[in-house]
Amino acid sequence: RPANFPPGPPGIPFLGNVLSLGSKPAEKMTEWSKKYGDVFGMYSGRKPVVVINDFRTLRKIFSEDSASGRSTNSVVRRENSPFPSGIGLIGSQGDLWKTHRRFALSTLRDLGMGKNWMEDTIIAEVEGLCQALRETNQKPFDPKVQLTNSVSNVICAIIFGKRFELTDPKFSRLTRLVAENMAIIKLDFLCQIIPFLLWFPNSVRTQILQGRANITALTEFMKEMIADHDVSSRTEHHSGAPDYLYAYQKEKSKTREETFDELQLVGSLFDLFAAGTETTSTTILWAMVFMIENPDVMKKVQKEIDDKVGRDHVLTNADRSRLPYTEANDTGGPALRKPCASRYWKNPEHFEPNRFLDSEQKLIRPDGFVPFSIGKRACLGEALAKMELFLFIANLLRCFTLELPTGETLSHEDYHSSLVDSPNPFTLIFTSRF
Ligand code: HEM
Repeated sequence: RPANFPPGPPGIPFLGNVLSLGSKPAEKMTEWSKKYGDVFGMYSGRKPVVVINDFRTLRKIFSEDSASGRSTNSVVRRENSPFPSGIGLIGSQGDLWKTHRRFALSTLRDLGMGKNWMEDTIIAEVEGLCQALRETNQKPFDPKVQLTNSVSNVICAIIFGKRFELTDPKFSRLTRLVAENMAIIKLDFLCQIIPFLLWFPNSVRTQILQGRANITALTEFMKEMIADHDVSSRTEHHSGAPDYLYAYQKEKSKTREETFDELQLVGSLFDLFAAGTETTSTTILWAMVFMIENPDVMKKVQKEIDDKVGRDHVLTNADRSRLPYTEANDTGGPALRKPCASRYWKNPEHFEPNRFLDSEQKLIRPDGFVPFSIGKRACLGEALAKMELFLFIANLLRCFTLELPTGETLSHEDYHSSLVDSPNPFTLIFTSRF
């Protein structure tokens, strides 16, 4: 154990504590924190990990530069690969990360300002999704793929300045490549913590090679999109939407080329998809699960929408302040599935949107509620994500009552953990409210 390593559960050689983590690591870590304290040490394979389970300690540490570094250790994205680790927004560190984080934050902010092009873009996707759900004609339907496509299209619009028709082969190619690369990130992560996986199971080696090929394919795809965009912004009058690619090229012409090169752009684009799609669409799926488990809450949300705004027009960002109960569900409820420390919450195991409202029914953000993390590396898409969650969830509940098909059950206990915790697949009946 390194010097000053905090106490923690005993592990086994090479594997450390990974096997005891089981399929629901957050629950196991909560158990360990009760036994070993708020700050405990464990081993992810041979890698020492310090787990911090206290909000104030976390806030202090994450505000420091020393906690903003990232490991560039990767078995898939090696230094000589077309898409090495250590680039982009998530895996970069030091000055490269600072420059690009600043650029990404200001570009996303600009997209949400003025005419609010970002809001219109999200609403277009919400309306498309609601139309698709209407067309299910109350037949049991698994909303996951449709929802993921809609959320991916928001990111496409932000990056490329345009959405794709779902039937466009480019869109299918993009979503397939992103999904495959997400799977590779998970495998990469596993191989880092259990390095000998690389040596014996043939299937893992094959997947790694396949992963490298996929990364090359994704890089090529992004480069094609960048080249297309360059041509169209030279030949057509630019629509005025300051999309990410356009802003990037502008920044590149102002600064030194090597900081804003194509490889770094490809990395950032991939990270915007990787960080902005599965997180958001999964949170919306969780909202559906909780609405099914808590039909009274669903009715209360629908009543608030009917009374304060009316069910027959699309809800916009401006309606947020009139719908605090609805927003308490969108923002707080689903993301706060399993708060770790009881210390900050009464009945932490209960889905309770009221904990995000004060006595005057105003939305509050309690200490200890950090679904987007805090400090230097906190989520840079938080404002976008919150807008998406409100517009998607509130409009879904405005348009539909959600029900389980006869004989089916659904529980928030049925989930699997990967990069994010996702509910197991389910089907619902979407009954139109008007
Ligand atoms: C419900 C939705 C979302 C949740 C819960 C979420 C959560 C998080 C969390 C916890 C982190 C910190 C990870 C770490 O410790 O390294 C993070 C980072 C990040 N998120 Fe999000 N996120 C969401 C949506 C989005 C969206 C829509 C975008 C796209 C614009 C985005 C882009 C990013 C990026 C680029 C980072 C890395 C920031 C950095 O390392 O400097 N996220 N997110």
